[in-house]
Amino acid sequence: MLRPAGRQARGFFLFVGLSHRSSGVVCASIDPVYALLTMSSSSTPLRDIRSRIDQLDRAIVELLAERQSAVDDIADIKEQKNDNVRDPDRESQLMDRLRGIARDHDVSPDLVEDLFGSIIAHSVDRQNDRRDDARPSRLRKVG
Ligand SMILES: O=C(O)C(=O)C[C@]1(C(=O)O)C=C[C@@H](O)C=C1
Repeated sequence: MLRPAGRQARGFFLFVGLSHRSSGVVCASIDPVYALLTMSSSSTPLRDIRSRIDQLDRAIVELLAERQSAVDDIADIKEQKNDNVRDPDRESQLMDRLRGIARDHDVSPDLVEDLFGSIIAHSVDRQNDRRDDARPSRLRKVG
């Protein structure tokens, strides 16, 4: 008997379970609910796909770190030239380009805009914090 009692009544055919009915005949039946219940995170397809997602998420975070390092380089240049941290023209060009790339890959352009809106907001904060840290302490912003 491979299936728990009480599930034998289900007349579906997905998961093979052997059971001795009252007749003594061994019946084979398949139960989708049981199949789903037993398809826990240890089952191979789900585990493999989650492992792939974990790798992709790691790659995304590593790319963000790389982007952050490039932004730090820009921050240094802008600070030397006393340029503004924010560049609205660059931001709108970047967003248009990314929305186009999203469309080409069947990803929601709004999702990409939200994500990059957040990434750029952090980028701007980081650049301002670096400028602030570089100032003599008596000239730093408080709060
Ligand atoms: O390209 C710049 O000038 C940056 O400072 C980088 C960056 C970004 O994170 O992409 C951040 C702020 C600007 O408004 C535009 C772009």
